[in-house]
Amino acid sequence: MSNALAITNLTYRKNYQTILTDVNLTITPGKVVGLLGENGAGKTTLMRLIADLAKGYRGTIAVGDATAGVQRRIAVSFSEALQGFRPTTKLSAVRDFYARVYGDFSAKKYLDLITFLQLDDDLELAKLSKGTREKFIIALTLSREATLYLLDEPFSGIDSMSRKRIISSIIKWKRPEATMIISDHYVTEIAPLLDEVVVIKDRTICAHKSSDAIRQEFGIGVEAFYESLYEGAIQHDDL
Ligand SMILES: Nc1ncnc2c1ncn2[C@@H]1O[C@H](COP(=O)(O)OP(=O)(O)OP(=O)(O)O)[C@@H](O)[C@H]1O
Repeated sequence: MSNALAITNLTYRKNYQTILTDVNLTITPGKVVGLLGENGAGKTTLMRLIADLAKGYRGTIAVGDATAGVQRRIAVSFSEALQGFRPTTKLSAVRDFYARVYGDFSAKKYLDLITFLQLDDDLELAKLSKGTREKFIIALTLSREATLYLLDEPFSGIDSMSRKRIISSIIKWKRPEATMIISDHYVTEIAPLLDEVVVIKDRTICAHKSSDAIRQEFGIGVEAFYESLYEGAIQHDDL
């Protein structure tokens, strides 16, 4: 069985600036992976590259067997910011658009998700609060039966009660063999979900470890590991 994601020697420059360099990453199917890093580390950029929304990189990106951008778009469900839609567009019209564009969009899953997230899809996009908009993006993203889900800071504007509820049930919205990468800089709440952690620092991936290995090798949890890496208490040579 091929890897869920395989990135080899990826370098990405934009406006004469190196944003990511020498990124190598392999993730096996079925995992829930935390993509961690401080503001500006490159988490969104890496997800956009995987989802074929940013171009002009060097290296290779494979999602399963899909290496061409157009194939990766089919395999990847990315939590996009819905920027292409008019403010007056109703949520139901966005749903119809998704159903038309993505062959793996499940109307049943969408219905279950908007019920779970208490969303009224007769509303217009402009009427949504920041948190409600994020819930809607989560609903759209998880309504697809994708191979790889990329959730880019999906909970940042969602109130803490809803956040806990969503986080504790998020795995049930993916098939066991599907893979989920969640980016965040607040690790505590998502830590119990994570099979593996990938940390971006200094424009590259400085650590990729399973949560179990972190506990066994360092005797600490995911959050403490992440902080130690950023503070320099754990160095690259320790990994
Ligand atoms: N269009 C662009 N042109 C030039 N630089 C960019 C562009 N988009 C992003 N960058 C730069 O790339 C770097 C990575 O940004 P990115 O948004 O991927 O980080 P991030 O880890 O997702 O940050 P955050 O946690 O704040 O969302 C930043 O230094 C940012 O300034």
